[in-house]
Amino acid sequence: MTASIHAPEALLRVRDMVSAYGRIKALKGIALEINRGETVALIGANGAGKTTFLRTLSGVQPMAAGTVAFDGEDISRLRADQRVARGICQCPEGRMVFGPLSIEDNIRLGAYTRKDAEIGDDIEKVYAMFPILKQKRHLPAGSLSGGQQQMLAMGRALMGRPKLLLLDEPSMGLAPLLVEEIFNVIRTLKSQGMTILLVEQNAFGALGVADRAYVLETGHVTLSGSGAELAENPDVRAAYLGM
Ligand SMILES: Nc1ncnc2c1ncn2[C@@H]1O[C@H](COP(=O)(O)OP(=O)(O)OP(=O)(O)O)[C@@H](O)[C@H]1O
Repeated sequence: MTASIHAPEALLRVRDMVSAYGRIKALKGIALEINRGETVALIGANGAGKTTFLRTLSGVQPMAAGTVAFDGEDISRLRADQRVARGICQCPEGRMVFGPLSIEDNIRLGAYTRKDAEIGDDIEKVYAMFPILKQKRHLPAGSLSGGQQQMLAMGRALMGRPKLLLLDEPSMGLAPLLVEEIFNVIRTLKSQGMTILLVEQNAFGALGVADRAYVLETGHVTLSGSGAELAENPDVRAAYLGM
């Protein structure tokens, strides 16, 4: 066996992840890997366990069993803030921007674990990616539209200088044109070499942008493959693509 010499090293390796709310097992032994520079999608219906997976990976939801290795380190027992410091940054479902704070202060919050002198430069990079946020930087975040709040949430996550960016349903509740815009932002991040885990109910969009994808059903991974393979899979097409 020499194949492993040339195989890309996984940035994230999750094994046998179990997570429960009381007696309800939401994740029943998940295995998932993400290689450096990959965009991986996790798709599944309402209640499949997608959000629970992200929360367990971030360390905000307890893991009942399993292991998480990240960047060559076993992080299974690390707290959420320690995982952020390692470079796992989440852009949460529902954006979670701080409405009364200015847009710029919201962006700055994403750098809360950092003490370096490059925070200002990184804010400018976020503005270059999302010019509308620069235009409105002194306004309260609550005044932004849903799509702009999604951009703000992504910009804030980027301020943590993620090695792995977790995106939870970024297209949720957005009009079709804005959904396209958000997927274009994901393509841009991907072209810049960002490693991304994209959780989506919008399977069509997610499989279009992902290198690989996993299908989650009631706490189990039932299928995995390249984005293109899964988009052609008859079961996926029937269940998630409405075909
Ligand atoms: N706080 C909670 N307490 C009890 N059960 C929960 C809780 N949160 C989620 N669950 C249950 O865990 C399972 C997985 O839910 P989860 O929210 O992770 O699914 P999901 O795939 O993210 O769905 P959605 O797309 O609706 O966010 C579901 O059966 C859900 O009812």
